Amino acid sequence: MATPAVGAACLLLARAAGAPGPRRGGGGGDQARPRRQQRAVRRRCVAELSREGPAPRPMPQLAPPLVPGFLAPPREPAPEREPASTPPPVPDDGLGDLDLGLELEQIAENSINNTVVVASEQDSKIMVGKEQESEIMVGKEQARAKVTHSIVFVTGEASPYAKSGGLGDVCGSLPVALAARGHRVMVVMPRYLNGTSDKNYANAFYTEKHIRVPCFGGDHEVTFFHEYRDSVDWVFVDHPSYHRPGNLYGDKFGAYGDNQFRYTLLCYAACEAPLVLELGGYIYGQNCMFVVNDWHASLVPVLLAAKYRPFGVYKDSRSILVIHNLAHQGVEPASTYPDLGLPPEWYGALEWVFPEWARRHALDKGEAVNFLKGAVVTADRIVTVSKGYSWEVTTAEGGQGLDELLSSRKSVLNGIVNGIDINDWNPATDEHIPCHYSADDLSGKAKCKAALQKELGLPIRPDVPLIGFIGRLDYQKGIDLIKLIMPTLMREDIQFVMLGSGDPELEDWMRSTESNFRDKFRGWVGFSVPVSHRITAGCDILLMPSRFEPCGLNQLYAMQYGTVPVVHATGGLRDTVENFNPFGDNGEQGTGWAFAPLTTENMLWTLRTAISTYKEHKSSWEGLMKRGMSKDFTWDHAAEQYEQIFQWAFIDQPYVR
Ligand SMILES: Nc1ncnc2c1ncn2[C@@H]1O[C@H](COP(=O)(O)OP(=O)(O)O[C@H]2O[C@H](CO)[C@@H](O)[C@H](O)[C@H]2O)[C@@H](O)[C@H]1O
Ligand SMILES: OC[C@H]1O[C@H](O[C@H]2[C@H](O)[C@@H](O)[C@@H](O[C@H]3[C@H](O)[C@@H](O)[C@@H](O)O[C@@H]3CO)O[C@@H]2CO)[C@H](O)[C@@H](O)[C@@H]1O
Repeated sequence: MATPAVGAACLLLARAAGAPGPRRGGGGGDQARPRRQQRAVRRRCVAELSREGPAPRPMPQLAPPLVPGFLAPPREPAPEREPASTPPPVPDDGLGDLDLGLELEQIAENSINNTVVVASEQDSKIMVGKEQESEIMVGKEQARAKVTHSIVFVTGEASPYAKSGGLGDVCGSLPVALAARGHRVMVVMPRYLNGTSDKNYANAFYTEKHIRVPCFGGDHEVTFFHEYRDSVDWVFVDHPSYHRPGNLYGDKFGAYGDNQFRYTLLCYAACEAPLVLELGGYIYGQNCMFVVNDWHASLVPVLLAAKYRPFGVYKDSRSILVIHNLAHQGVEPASTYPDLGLPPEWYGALEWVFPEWARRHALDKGEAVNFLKGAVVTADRIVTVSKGYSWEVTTAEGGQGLDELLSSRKSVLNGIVNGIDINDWNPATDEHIPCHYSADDLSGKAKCKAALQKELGLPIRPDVPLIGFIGRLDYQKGIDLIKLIMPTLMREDIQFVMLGSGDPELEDWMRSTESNFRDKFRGWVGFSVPVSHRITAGCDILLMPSRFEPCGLNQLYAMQYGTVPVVHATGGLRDTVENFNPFGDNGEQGTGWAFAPLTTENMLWTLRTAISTYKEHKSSWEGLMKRGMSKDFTWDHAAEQYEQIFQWAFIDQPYVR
């Protein structure tokens, strides 16, 4: 059980989090709120903090604590195995110091164990004594980690198995990058079967391991499937609730009503997997680094603290919460807490109170449980997917109700910009595009443009700027603003193509705009990875007017393909798109346009600037393309920064023991 001090700390944090949460219902979605509402929220937070908070609601006695590896026969822990593939040696590429915003000393000062002082790399290796050290390899290009770990990613999606957006891209590629650096890496995600993309799991085999998860009033049997690919152990949790038509999280009627159950199962299974699965003959064991992504995986650090560490299990493990998008927090009514199988005294870790304006009626107390908040208060460290976003989440405007709580954890909060998988996203090798090209020879790009125009039935004109948008049709992406400027934009000599699915109203708008502007506009409603590649390659400009963007991948893909991004300067977009400056110290600079504030006038003005640069300043345009293409967005740099975070996490004692 939690120590009284920790329990009290959790309750205190939970009380501070009497701040608002996502709008009620439907698996916990929310969007940025108008400022007026946010001010009301802040006033309420202050009021909450200044009064004695209510005692936690008594909760019914729950299922007995989970016994680790509870279905598996008693066993001796197996030794860690060496990573199966050993990349060829590489030279020390002199990877420089990491600018993660916090000094090691400051981290140590803020840690629970204040006696930890990191003086040198050697010291830090001693602190993480149980970790296996690997040499810095010399030879080819693959850099290797100085210290390797057993890493367990937990996620709702990972490409190519299941993807609804950027989370799938990151969880499909960062684990591979870390494995290539020498870590032993497992990814745990659901085995979604929907009848159409089931072939994605064709190489995953039944492990014969079953466990029973004590939650939601029963013991629910889940099984594990496994595929070893790209030096990563891909582990698929199998349960009937993951087998249904529709997309990962919902269908045409909205988010699935049992998402809380589905991802509770995932989290329990992910905690058991390192203990019970002998992958390549060896379990991962108790000394793991759990990397939990978004709300779907957020119960993991709570389970570690509430159900494992009290029994001496996972004492040497740590957890990192990676926030890809604060808009989704996994919020459900407080009455669901007993379903989660957690001890009553841990209610405070998930406790969440909606602001009054978000409540449904006068008697509604707004009491809820919030999965993401649970990880914010129990994970050892927190990473957002860009540095800019790591600051934004601590503000009332960007924190989606979690800002005060995230601010209270600033000392363990860092931002790391996502990388991209250049095996998938490389114009010189891309299997989805008709012609290949590179910064040295751009002729293939013109051919890709012509092929795209042909495919879309647009006039094949090399001279007309072709503008693209790719993304989930969601309030976050600012598509309503694109909608507002479209009649004006359609007066220009341009072509515009949009690929997206989501909000049915926006889907209808795309269809009707296409029929109104047949020679200029195409709206491709649906989700198609090959089409997204062809648009990225064939367009001249990619528009991303996102209201907020934790990192954004499409602008990175665009730059890689010589497609110039025009973006709202927010979050990761501001971090990654450098504004065009024709009068830079060493000549022209920049890789695109990043405008702010986000208004329709601003967006139109910036697009017109981009269009006229394209039409009238060909050499400047080529410079913009080539500078974007020469940026290094590969995962290796980000992977190295994650390693730094792992190191810091292992230096500290577990945040919640
Ligand atoms: N209709 C469609 N057809 C085919 N492909 C489509 C598609 N709609 C979207 N995609 C693809 O989905 C991915 C979207 O990634 P983003 O990072 O741009 O946004 P997303 O909001 O989903 O991710 C969240 O998580 C990522 C990862 O951390 C953060 O970068 C981001 O800011 C955050 O909002 C891209 O690969 C894109 O091509
Ligand atoms: O990779 C794309 C994004 O995928 C995740 O977002 C999904 C979210 O986690 C799911 O809960 C669900 O969101 C629904 C939300 O719960 C509900 O209240 C309502 O607002 O509808 C939402 C859409 O169905 O789907 C999201 C994907 O659309 C991931 O958490 C994000 O980081 C990724 O950006």
